[in-house]
Amino acid sequence: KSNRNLNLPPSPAYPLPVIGHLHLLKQPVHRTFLSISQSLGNAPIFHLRLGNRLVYVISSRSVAEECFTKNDIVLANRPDIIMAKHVGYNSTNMIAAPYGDHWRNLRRIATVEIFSSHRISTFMSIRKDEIRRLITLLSRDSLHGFVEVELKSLLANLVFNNIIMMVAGKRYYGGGTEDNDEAKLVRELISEIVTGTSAGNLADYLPIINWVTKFEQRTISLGNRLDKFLQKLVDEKRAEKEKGQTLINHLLSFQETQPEYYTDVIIKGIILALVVAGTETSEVTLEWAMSNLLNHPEILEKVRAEIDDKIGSDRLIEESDIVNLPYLQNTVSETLRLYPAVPLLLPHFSSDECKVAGYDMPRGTLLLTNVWAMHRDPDLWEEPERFKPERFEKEGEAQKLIPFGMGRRACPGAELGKRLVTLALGSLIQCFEWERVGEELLDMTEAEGITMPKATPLRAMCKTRVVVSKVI
Ligand code: HEM
Repeated sequence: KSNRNLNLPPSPAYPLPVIGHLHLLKQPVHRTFLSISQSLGNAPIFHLRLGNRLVYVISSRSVAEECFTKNDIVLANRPDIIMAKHVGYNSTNMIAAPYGDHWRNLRRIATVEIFSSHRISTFMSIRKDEIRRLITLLSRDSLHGFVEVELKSLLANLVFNNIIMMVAGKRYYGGGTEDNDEAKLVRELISEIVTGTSAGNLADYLPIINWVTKFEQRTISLGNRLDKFLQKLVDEKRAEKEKGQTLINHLLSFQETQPEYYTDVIIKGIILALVVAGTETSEVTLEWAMSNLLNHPEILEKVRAEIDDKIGSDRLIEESDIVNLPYLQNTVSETLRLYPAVPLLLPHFSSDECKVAGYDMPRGTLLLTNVWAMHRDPDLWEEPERFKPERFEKEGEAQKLIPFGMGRRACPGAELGKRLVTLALGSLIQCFEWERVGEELLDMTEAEGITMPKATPLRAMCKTRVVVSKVI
């Protein structure tokens, strides 16, 4: 009733009593949102009633810019969702925390400990080592000819090890079997979180669905299981006689001086944010990149030619080579354009009223940013559906991308994620020949989830190249 006099953006017809437009939310949600925008005459912004929530969806880059510059503070909040409450320590972790002093402090700690350029460079040896291990593993069976590999889980192991090494100085895969089993379990829990946090999760909009599906009960159990893993990581570090230099060690030393702020819950929340936000995102980006290259062998060849030309076959590609490999970088950019790992960004939430694209946005509105649609907008991109890394040779094209969001709440791990993805992709191409398993093109369908996973996990044929025997 209170919204009656407001100038709201357009909305699709036929909201139903109680559920509103929930019946329209078909997976994958970013595609549904683009169709709705098109059905409303390519509306750059529209609104939905999803159960008891008012939701604005934006599909235009210029409206996104307005939201995350002029209105950035008002929109720097996150909505309360079931997952954030029961898995995210009552929304006290960095991803879900409301905008304010606590969130700022978490971002500051993370910047100093993980995301500063100094720390990112310090962690370079971890990235290098993990990639080398992956190359060694892949080359074991593929020295004398093509073998089929299930690449998805290998990429997931690489990324997971990389994050846990930074956080706890510990690697899981390639260690003892007990660790492998534990990490497998944790990875499954993370996948559950990622699926349950999708913008299409009906239980977040309608209490009755939550009640019928027992979503909240299942989420509490998920939270407990993940908490057990995180507590174990913290306790292991606490018990160590020789204190290391990992993130957890540093957080535990803060706990000694400020125990009332740096509780175990806050420490576990910081680790959780890094593990949840930093693993699936990089893994799916690598998987989409390789899948695109397998479907476009001529582009794969061009990336390889650039690497062979600039680096040769006597040494492995290093992170410092990346600046001299523009086509490789453009291939990563093109992957992030067509397959942004978080296609709707994370949901934002208005803490006050504001105006967006000339419309009123009431306080308490949930904002979803359809970056996936913006990255395919024919007004912004030539041949938007085509995978074409060359497009980024044109000055200014890369600035149109927003796969990491914008403004205060943008991804703090963007640089770290890009470095790992680019180095890993370059190394895989330098060290192996790659082919599709069969003649047909790979299925590029997206599955459900807040990070856009591939519906069919990537499998490929790989054969070791001569550089591997020379350097490993
Ligand atoms: C290709 C890799 C990655 C992509 C595409 C990506 C993308 C994103 C996006 C779109 C957001 C939400 C921005 C918004 O809501 O406006 C986000 C948030 C976040 N990302 Fe990333 N990310 C990546 C890698 C990483 C890595 C490696 C880490 C950490 C190790 C990380 C940590 C975070 C955190 C903590 C947040 C929440 C920030 C906040 O709410 O204050 N991300 N990321």
